Amino acid sequence: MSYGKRRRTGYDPASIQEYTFPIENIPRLSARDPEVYRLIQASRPVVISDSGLINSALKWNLGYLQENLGDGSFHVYGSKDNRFKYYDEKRAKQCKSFPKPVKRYEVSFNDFLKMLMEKKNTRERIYLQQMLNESVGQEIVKDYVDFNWDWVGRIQNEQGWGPLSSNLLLIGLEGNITPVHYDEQENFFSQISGYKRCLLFSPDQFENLYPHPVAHPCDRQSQVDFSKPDFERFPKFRNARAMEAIVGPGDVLYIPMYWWHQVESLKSLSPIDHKLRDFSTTTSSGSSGDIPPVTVSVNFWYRAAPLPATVKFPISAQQRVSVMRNIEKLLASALGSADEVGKLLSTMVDGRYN
Ligand SMILES: CCC[C@@H](CC(=O)O)C(=O)C(=O)O
Ligand SMILES: [Zn+2]
Repeated sequence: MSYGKRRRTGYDPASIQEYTFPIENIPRLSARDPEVYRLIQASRPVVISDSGLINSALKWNLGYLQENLGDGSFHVYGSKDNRFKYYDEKRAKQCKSFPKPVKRYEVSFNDFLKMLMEKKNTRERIYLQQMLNESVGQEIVKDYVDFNWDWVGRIQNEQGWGPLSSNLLLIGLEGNITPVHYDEQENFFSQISGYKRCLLFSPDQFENLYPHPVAHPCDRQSQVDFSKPDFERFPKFRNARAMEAIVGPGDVLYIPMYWWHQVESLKSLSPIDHKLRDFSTTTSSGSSGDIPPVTVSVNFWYRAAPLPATVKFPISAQQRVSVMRNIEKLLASALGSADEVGKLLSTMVDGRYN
């Protein structure tokens, strides 16, 4: 079992940001190692280095994608800094005072490439995050069919997970950060090109990471900015402790449901030749030159296994998060507004449960 030190090859170590919390390594194991399946069974993160899950996609450079992704539209997010904090568009509409952390564009893949060129010299950074759907070209369909579905399907069945809900194609600039959050799905996060640093925190660190209220547009996202933590507002963040994996081409990171994760695109040491054909390098704003370096990933989100027939006590950290979420939702609907929930919870707890 290699629980070794941080992976050292392929990326510029200077692109690793220093944070205030201790970090230990996520194990990196071969798919042939039975420990992989023990860790998945225990809902513990693990990097699988040779699953072959997305080997057929390792050729997905921007030129190939330009040729074969088809003429569908793609969600591209724009951020005035390097953080791409997810927010729920529908809830944002009800939250007049909510400053949107990112802009969302709906563009063709070629327009995305043009944006990569045009925004290269502006402050706005972009990140394509698009579910693979039936609009993709035949070559991509073939590559998709050639994913190692036997391997991942066996795990899905053994773990009793629900169906695959989506595969998100992620193409972002080096330096982009998806800030720390949790998802309510199991995830086989697969790296195609470039390197990503994944910082994971166990579900029992909910109190260290101060998520926004469930009714907030940034539900499931932490309020803490790792680069400038506000220890006044979030004192327990001092107790946070991370596990880290740096994933490169072909690596698959299992991110268990409810595990917090922050994902940072690192600086690759060997620039990728994107083989972009007949793509005018002089765009409307006259900017020319090469496409800035990007990372490419695809994730596999699986619906959770159904709840066990009998609850075992003490309940797990994941179940505690689920209970807290349900209480927040129930109170918001019982009170008719999410704004009243905090006050009612304080009334219930202060001087009575603490
Ligand atoms: C929108 C999804 C982003 C991704 C992280 C990243 O690659 O930036 C992630 O958080 C996940 O796969 O769950
Ligand atoms: Zn996520």
